[in-house]
Amino acid sequence: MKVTAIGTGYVGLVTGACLAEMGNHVVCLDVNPEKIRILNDGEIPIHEPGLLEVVRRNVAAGRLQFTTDVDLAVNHGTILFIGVGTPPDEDGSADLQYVLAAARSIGQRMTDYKVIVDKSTVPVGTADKVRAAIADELGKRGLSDMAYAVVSNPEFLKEGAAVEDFMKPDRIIVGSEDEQATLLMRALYAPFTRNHDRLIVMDLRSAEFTKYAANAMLATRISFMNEMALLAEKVGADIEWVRRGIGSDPRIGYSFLYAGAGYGGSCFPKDVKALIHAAQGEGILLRVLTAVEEANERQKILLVDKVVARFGADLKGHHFAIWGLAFKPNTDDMREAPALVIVKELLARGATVAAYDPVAMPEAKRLLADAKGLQFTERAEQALEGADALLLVTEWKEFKSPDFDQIKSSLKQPVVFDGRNQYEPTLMKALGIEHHGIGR
Ligand SMILES: NC(=O)c1ccc[n+]([C@@H]2O[C@H](COP(=O)([O-])OP(=O)(O)OC[C@H]3O[C@@H](n4cnc5c(N)ncnc54)[C@H](O)[C@@H]3O)[C@@H](O)[C@H]2O)c1
Ligand SMILES: O=c1ccn([C@@H]2O[C@H](COP(=O)(O)OP(=O)(O)O[C@H]3O[C@H](CO)[C@@H](O)[C@H](O)[C@H]3O)[C@@H](O)[C@H]2O)c(=O)[nH]1
Repeated sequence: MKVTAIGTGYVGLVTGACLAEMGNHVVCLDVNPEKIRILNDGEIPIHEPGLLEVVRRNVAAGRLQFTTDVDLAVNHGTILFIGVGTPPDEDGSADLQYVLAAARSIGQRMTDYKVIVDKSTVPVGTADKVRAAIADELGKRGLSDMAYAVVSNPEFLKEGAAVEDFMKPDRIIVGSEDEQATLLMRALYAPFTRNHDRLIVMDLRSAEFTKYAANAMLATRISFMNEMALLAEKVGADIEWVRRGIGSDPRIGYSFLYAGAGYGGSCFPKDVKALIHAAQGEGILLRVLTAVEEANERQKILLVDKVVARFGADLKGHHFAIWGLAFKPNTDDMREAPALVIVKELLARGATVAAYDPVAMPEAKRLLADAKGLQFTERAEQALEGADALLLVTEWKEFKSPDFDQIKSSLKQPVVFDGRNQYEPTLMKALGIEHHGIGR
């Protein structure tokens, strides 16, 4: 099939590359010429395991191309995915300007039947707005009779596992009220659905809502566990045992029960906010989600609270090592990363910081360019030199079994704030390391 992916970010690029992998002919469009230049040079603008190989293979096979040429892109695909950003507006609502601009650019150019697919995370009712924007542009061209369908197909991939998630999805949600479009979507996704019940077709609004409800549920589980961890710590329980104990109940399950330094990323924080905002518009206060967000704000600063409890509120003259800056491992994405809050707060309290991340440092340097007292080190061990303590913020694999002797000898005193519960407290005790975990 001929497919166009509008937007070459995490979602658009993965969608385009993985659809090409199954034999489709895909054109990826972006308004950012720098991203398209990088892609046309045979590189990718993001760190995403396995993606570069898929991109290169399909470019070489002539099934995948990148362009800033809107005419070419719109005319190419029968199915056009909109995968542009939907960042939070000042009031927390989803900003639809990029989605609607993409829709208009389609309406300004299309000359035959198209299926326009909202893949971006968008509030309920957006498909109607996309349809209206296209209709408006077609009307201006005197083409009001031209047939097209708008479909909702929210994306559930996780950064750091995006290719794997796209190739082997738990489910594919298609919101469609147009028979021909549903048929095309079923055909497009047939190679990805190991059994048919993985593709769920529903009405448009339910599909749009499903995406927010999924992220809200996952964020709720995390904030719930983070609150349980706060209490566990006070009453002398270990949240890691509690996690295993409750996860074994299939009604609860093991996934997404890890207490930590708070959830970040480009999705949970913005989608929780957007859902709260959408509900407000309907006169409903979402009490649970409001608390989920508040709990997460508290959690992001928790490691610093622990540092303050140990070293005092005024951290002048203190120096700290930070391992991990990305909002989660296997990505260079720093959006809403807890590390940003932690670094800024330590610096504001007068401390100096040496930070290391395997891939997110270029992005961290960009975002923290004005931060005084912050240095980045080329290797993890260098960050430890002369620090009062180590703060583990992102659980990259290379931090899982570090050289604890080196940690002890490099730090001024052997203190570790383990923001992702990576180290066993009993082992730390045996090694003579003062260990501050989350909820243990
Ligand atoms: N990042 C994720 O893990 C993830 C997962 C599922 C869903 N989502 C959702 O998918 C959407 C995209 O997220 P992302 O992380 O890929 O965003 P991103 O910011 O990485 O990429 C968006 C891209 O769209 C481009 N763009 C903007 N307007 C355009 C236009 N009119 N025409 C062509 N290109 C345009 C931008 O230049 C940018 O490259 C968001 O709604 C997000 O919530 C993201
Ligand atoms: O048990 C857990 C699991 C995750 N996290 C944190 O939660 C955040 C989000 O992690 P994750 O969900 O793995 O990454 P994302 O790439 O943000 O993916 C989420 O957001 C995407 C965008 O909407 C969705 O497509 C995915 O299904 C959804 O998992 C990160 O800061 C993690 O550290 C925890 O603290 N504890």
